[in-house]
Amino acid sequence: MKPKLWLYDTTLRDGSQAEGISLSLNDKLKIARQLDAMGIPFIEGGWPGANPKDVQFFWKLQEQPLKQAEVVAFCATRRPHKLAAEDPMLQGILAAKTRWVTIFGKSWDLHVTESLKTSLEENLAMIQDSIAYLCSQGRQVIYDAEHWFDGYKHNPHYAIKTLQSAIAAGASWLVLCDTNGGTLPHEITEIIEGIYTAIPELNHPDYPHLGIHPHNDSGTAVANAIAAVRSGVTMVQGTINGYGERCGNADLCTLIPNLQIKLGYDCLEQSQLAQLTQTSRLVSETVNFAPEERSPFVGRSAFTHKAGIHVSAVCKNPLTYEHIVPEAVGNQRQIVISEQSGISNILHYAHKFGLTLEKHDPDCREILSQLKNLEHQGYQFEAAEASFELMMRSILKQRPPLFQLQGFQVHCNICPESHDFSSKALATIKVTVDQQYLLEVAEGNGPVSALDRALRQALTKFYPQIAQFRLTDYKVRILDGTMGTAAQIRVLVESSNGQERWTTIGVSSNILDASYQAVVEGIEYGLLLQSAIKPQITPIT
Ligand SMILES: CC(=O)SCCNC(=O)CCNC(=O)[C@H](O)C(C)(C)COP(=O)(O)OP(=O)(O)OC[C@H]1O[C@@H](n2cnc3c(N)ncnc32)[C@H](O)[C@@H]1OP(=O)(O)O
Ligand SMILES: CC(=O)C(=O)O
Repeated sequence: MKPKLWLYDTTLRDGSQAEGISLSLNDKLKIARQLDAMGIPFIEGGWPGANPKDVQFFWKLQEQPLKQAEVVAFCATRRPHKLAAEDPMLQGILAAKTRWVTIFGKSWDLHVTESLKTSLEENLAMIQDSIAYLCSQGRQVIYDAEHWFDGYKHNPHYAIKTLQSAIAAGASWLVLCDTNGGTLPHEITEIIEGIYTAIPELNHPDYPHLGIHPHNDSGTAVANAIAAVRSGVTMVQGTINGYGERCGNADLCTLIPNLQIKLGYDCLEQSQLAQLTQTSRLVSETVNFAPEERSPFVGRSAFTHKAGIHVSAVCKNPLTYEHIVPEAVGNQRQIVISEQSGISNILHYAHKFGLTLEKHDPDCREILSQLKNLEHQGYQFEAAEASFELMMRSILKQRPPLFQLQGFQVHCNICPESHDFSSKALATIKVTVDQQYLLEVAEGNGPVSALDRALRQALTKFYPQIAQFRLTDYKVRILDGTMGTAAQIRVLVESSNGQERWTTIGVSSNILDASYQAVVEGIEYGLLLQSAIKPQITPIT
């Protein structure tokens, strides 16, 4: 194992700077406790003094401290030509009563003259005074060198002087920020080598250590962090799911497994690393962003196998198409079915559905061929496993008919002249169940709802369990928009019995026909789940 790397999470501070994120105090506390449980050693909680929520966050953690993590308060250096001891922001981070504080200062001369509107000498004094003051108050200081790489590229001599000011004042860490996210990995390596050449004392263990805070504007934040670590940096800053200002920060969910599993650095215990997927999902749920399915390591698709060649090999040995064991990061392997499938996908699903099927059984080829033909017509079974199971059972002669449809009609009465759009749709359905003929009529808010009700009305008499089923989602997609109203339509219906959910599919050029297929299969699958059909109806021979 290589040396210890210090992980520094800034989801609660830089992550909150992401467009669309607005965390409540409770959200912040929930995320902090999860990061703590996962073993992250440094958690940047916010900027106390910048807003009341962040002040309260640190109060709350004084009342109920984290178990192992150092919670860090964040702030800027003092204002130009003011005393550090009188700076309200520095008083704000002292009031947060954390052992560690992070302050950011300017490394790029452009920022000193354009943004701070002060002299290069005064900026050095701002860095030095602020750090020295915080150290005098018993704090350990992490110095974030804002715009470090851009500053070094434009004026290396001055950028180095800013670090020397932080060292002289007693900073424990010097964190090199790629604030605008424009730096590439090879530049990171060259510039860090330049720092060690200019300040050779940094090789000494008693001197401050280096860290990295990369932004992702070039899509290279994780690569830049890895390059920095390989150049000797021992603290990496990032956020869960890469949330942060503009294009975000280094995504710790990608960075940590790469550093630990691929490069052998000591970041977290194995059991903590296995909480990564759960943490990623908790944070995305808390910030109310849809989880990114294709995220490396933690995304739902990260270990999902679709192509037949892949599935065939993975079933023999997962190493063939997986770069790590999914469970190492708390994720899991999935296999999906589609027109890209081969026999291996079918066998996997037969096993999953508890159906007996052998590789050389002709039914296997028949199922595969029907799957591919139906997908060609517009079905997408990946999203509707329940319909796929029913299709498999049909071919395997394990799908007794629920009823025979004799026909249905749906009427909608829309009267724009009277501005009355509220009248209900009416459906009439004729079915035969167990040789009994039934005619049912029902109203609904729309045609699909009326049809669903009429069908349930008829079937509930024979299958009372149907009363518990609910249609929980209904999605329509036009498959070939250029065909106008003649286009094929795909309908996905999600149903639930209160405990489980399942999705069924219908495809037709007629939206009612497509909806009917999906609704009927939804009911049928619900009954199958409760094994309610089997005792009543004898299998087809
Ligand atoms: C690279 C980063 O992401 S650093 C973190 C950035 N995060 C945030 O800005 C979020 C929280 N920020 C805030 O709530 C507010 O901006 C505050 C409370 C910090 C400041 O608000 P205001 O006093 O109204 O100032 P405003 O936001 O307009 O401008 C920022 C000021 O900070 C100054 N400043 C910027 N960096 C530094 C620094 N390292 N040291 C000292 N002052 C700084 C700017 O020069 C500017 O000063 P000016 O008003 O004299 O021109
Ligand atoms: C400090 C910080 O967030 C940055 O420089 O990007």
